[in-house]
Amino acid sequence: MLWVDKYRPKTLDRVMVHEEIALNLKKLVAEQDCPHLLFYGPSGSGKKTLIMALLRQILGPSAEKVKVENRNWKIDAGSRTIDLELTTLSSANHVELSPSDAGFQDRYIVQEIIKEMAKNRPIDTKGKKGYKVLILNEVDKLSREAQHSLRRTMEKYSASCRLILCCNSSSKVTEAIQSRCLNIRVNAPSEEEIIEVLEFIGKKEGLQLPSGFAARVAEKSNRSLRRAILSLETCRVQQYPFTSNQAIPPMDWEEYISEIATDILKEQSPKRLFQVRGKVYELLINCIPPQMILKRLLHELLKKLDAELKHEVCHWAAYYEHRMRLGQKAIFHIEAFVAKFMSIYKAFLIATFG
Ligand SMILES: Nc1ncnc2c1ncn2[C@@H]1O[C@H](COP(=O)(O)OP(=O)(O)OP(=O)(O)O)[C@@H](O)[C@H]1O
Repeated sequence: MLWVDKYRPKTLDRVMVHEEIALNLKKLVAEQDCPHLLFYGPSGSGKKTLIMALLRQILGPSAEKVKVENRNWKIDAGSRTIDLELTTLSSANHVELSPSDAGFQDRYIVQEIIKEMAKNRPIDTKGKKGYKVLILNEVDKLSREAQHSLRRTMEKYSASCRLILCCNSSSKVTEAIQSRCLNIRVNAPSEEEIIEVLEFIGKKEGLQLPSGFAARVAEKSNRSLRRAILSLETCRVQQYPFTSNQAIPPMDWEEYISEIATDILKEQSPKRLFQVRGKVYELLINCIPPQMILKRLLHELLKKLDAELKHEVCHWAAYYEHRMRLGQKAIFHIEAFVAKFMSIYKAFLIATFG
C-alpha cells in the first residue's frame, strides 16, 4: 500500500492537519443535524481525508465496508432512451460518485440517479428513519444545468439525504448550491504542517531523516500533502539511507511538460505544433487534468520568458482556460494556446532580432 493511503487518518481524532475543522465537524455530528456540506480547496490539501473521517463519525465503522460497482442506467428522456454507465462506491448508508464523469449528460445523473438514491431512506435498528449520505466529487466540473438540478434535489430530499460535495474551486459552483450548504474551506497545509506529517511517517517507517530533508521535500511539494508524501516515498525507493543533499525528483508529468515548453521555445512552426499536440495527448490519456497541464505549461514558459511578454501570455492562458471550461475537448484549447503563444513569441523574436 502506498504511504498516502497507509497513513491517511481514518478518524477525525487522528487528523494531523486541519484539526480545527475536524473538531467542528465532530461538534456538527454530535448535534445530530448535519447540514449539506461543500468542501473546497486545492488538490492534495486533505478534503477527501476529512470527508471519509466525517463519514465514519456519522455512520460508524460500517462506512468502511464499501463496494465498488460499475452500474448501468437506462434513462427515459422523452423521445429517446439514454444509456449511462458510472462507477459508484457505496456502503449500506452512503454512496459516492463523480457525476461529471458522465460528461455533457451529467444532468441526467443528477436528475434521475441521485434523486433515486436520495429517495431510498434507510431505517436504523431502532426503527427510526435515518438519512443517506451522498458524496459527490468534482461538483465544480458539473454543467450549469446539472448544478440547477442538483439544487432542486437538495431542497426536495433534504429530509432523507445529506449531500457532501467536494471540489477544488468553489467559484465554479453556483451561488444557489453554495448558499444551501455549509461551506468548508480546506486550505493547503503550511510547510511546517507538511514537515510534521513527513516526520511522523518517517518515524512510523523507522527511517532516519537527515536534518532539513523533510523541509526540502515539503518545499518542493507546492503545499500539497499528497505530493509531499509521494515524493518522500519515491526518495526512499531511489536511495536509502537518505543524504541531506539527495535530489528530490519532480513528478514525471511535470518533467514532460517542461520538455514541451522547451520544444515550443526552440521552434515555432506548424510542424512543431503538431508534435506538441501529440505530447499533450499523451498527458491527457494518462489522466493528467487539462487545467493542470495548461497551468504547468504556463509556469514553465513564464520561467524562460522576457518580462514584457509575460502579461500578454498570462492573459491568453486565462482566456483559453476559460474556453476549455465551456467546451468539451480540452486538447483543442491547449493547442490553441500553444499556437497563440508561438505567434506572439515569434513576432517578438522577429521584432527584437530581425
Ligand atoms: N489531516 C490530515 N492529517 C494527516 N495526513 C493527511 C491529512 N489529510 C490528508 N492527509 C494525507 O494527504 C493525502 C492527500 O489528501 P486527500 O486525498 O484528502 O486530498 P484532497 O484534498 O482530497 O485531494 P484531491 O482534491 O486531489 O482529491 C492523504 O492520502 C493523506 O495521506
